[in-house]
Amino acid sequence: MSTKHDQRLSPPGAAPQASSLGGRGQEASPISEPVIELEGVSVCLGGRTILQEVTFTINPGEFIAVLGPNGAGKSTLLKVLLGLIRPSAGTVRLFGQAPRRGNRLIGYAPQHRTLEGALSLRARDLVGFGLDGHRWGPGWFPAGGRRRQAIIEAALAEVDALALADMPVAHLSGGEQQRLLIAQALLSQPRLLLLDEPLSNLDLSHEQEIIALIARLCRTHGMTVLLVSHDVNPLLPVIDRVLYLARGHAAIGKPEQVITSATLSALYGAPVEVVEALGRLFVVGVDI
Ligand SMILES: Nc1ncnc2c1ncn2[C@@H]1O[C@H](COP(=O)(O)OP(=O)(O)OP(=O)(O)O)[C@@H](O)[C@H]1O
Repeated sequence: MSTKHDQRLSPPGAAPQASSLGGRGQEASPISEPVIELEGVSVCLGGRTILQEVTFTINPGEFIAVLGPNGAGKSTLLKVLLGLIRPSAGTVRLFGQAPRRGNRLIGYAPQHRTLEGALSLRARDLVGFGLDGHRWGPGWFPAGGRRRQAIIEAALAEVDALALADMPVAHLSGGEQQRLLIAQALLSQPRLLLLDEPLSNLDLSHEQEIIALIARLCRTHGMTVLLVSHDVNPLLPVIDRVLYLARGHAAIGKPEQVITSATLSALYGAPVEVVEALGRLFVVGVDI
């Protein structure tokens, strides 16, 4: 059986998915092709294996929650997709091509703590940094002027933050600051959005606000979204699938397929209980 939403475990023994690789030019492949294809991907950092023979495919317009315990390799996976970390083995394809830095088809919002050095900036200047080059790729819009301001304002409007444009970042709430990071990620009108823990440090109402914003971007623009989170519960109403990382391995599928005692016990290599209570899922028996 092989459907778009199959649960797939990628520990050793899992069958690699078929993929259509190679032979394409520099332009993005047609929209119906997978957005992300990983086949047998391993990543070693500092002498440790962080990801081991990970295989999965993500399709256009999917909203994926990336879950897993601390140190499971969630941020590492995003960096592989951004072309910042090279796998030690396996094949990665984004829109049919190898990952590369500064790929404008990808928007990336790093973890919120990256804002610490930017608190004195105005919101519009922070967002504008995304046009000037940044640590995950070269700049692609160095020119100043009205066109630049229009691009920044369009991104601010997309995240409902136009009214914040001239405020110092330090004066904004966590949710508002998160919207700026997402605006920055939207500058190149990407087709793939990588969001590293956009819900961390947000209270319930801001969390809901950010989730609704991201779901709207996904559904109205057909953007594919990978959102790293430590809690799947607030995302359950909006996501298509979860990608769960643990011990270097990955399981991907619908939440009800992956977040089960059997699947997570296999993934963790230890007994794990998934308990449903008060309409929420709790994973018991491991550090998550
Ligand atoms: N450049 C590096 N050199 C060596 N080890 C690294 C490097 N970058 C990350 N690691 C290690 O790789 C592991 C995975 O890190 P990563 O940040 O991807 O985990 P994560 O799942 O995002 O964790 P968290 O939920 O805590 O953010 C961690 O043990 C981390 O210490």
